[in-house]
Amino acid sequence: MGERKKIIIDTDPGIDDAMAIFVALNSPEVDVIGLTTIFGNVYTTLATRNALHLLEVAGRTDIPVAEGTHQTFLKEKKVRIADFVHGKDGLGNQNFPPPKGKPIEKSGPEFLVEQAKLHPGQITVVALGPLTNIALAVQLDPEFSKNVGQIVLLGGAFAVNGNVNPASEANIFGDPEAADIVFTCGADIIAVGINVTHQVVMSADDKDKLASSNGKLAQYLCKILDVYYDYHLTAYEIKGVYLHDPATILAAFLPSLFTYTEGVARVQTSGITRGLTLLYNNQKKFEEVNEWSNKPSVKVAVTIDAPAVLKLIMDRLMKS
Ligand SMILES: O=c1[nH]cnc2c1ncn2[C@@H]1O[C@H](CO)[C@@H](O)[C@H]1O
Repeated sequence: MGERKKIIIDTDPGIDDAMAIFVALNSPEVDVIGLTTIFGNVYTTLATRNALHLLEVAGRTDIPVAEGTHQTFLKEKKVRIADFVHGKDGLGNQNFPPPKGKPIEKSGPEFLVEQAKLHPGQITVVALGPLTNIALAVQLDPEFSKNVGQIVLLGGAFAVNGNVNPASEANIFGDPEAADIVFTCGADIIAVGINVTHQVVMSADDKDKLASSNGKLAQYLCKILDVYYDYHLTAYEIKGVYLHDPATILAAFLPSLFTYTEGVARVQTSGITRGLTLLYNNQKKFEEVNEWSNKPSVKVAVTIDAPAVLKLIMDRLMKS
């Protein structure tokens, strides 16, 4: 096999973030070279604490954690937290003891810029929360979008309803200005939206299967998953959970599990549709110049091999 792909996970753990981090750590295709933290499922301070904790659970305290920003890109916009999805502590209300480790000195955006410069074209950033740290990296270093190999992001609801409101998906809604900067920055981008992640459902039977495995990570996840199941039962009336973040991690190193379309994606930043993602599908040449004209394209996932994705996630989580 060739060299492992270097990935940095920008994360707001979060129950499905925990699953995604564990999938990555158990995947021979990738080398996780760092985690950067962001608000979203929890505040950034707690995201950092949870990131350090999850690495301790996995026995991977060699991986650095860089704390990201505590504020949205436009500092006056309020930070929105989805603790009703993941529990007050972000990890299923288990009140784990504080981690022993500390984040590194560098901030999340500084770490992203540094690593992309150090390994030009070789770093994949997998963004699992609002895109503020990535937008700050773009702002910090005009070369960042060229230096970074690829950005694979969980975000958007392409041609479907959102999950915060009918217009908007949570990660984009968390910082629409940042998302629009990232979508139009010119980097090689794969956007994985809830239009595909909603097809990857881990059923109650799958959870039982996870529980029956001896893997320490599987055992840990079974402790924290109940809150996530309860939320899905209330919000969607399903006895299963959507595997947004774990599915997105796979797109970073097994991209052929998805199919993609390409076009310019913009984000609505005002009005009742704030946070809406709108992809121009290149099917018409418009008479007038518009907000999509002459902007760089991104790839947007349109289909997913959901059974294969679910099986891979389960297999890797059950490995010890
Ligand atoms: O209803 C919701 N509100 C806020 N966040 C949510 C909701 N449902 C899921 N997620 C979280 O946001 C990302 C996918 O959009 C996932 O990380 C998921 O855990």
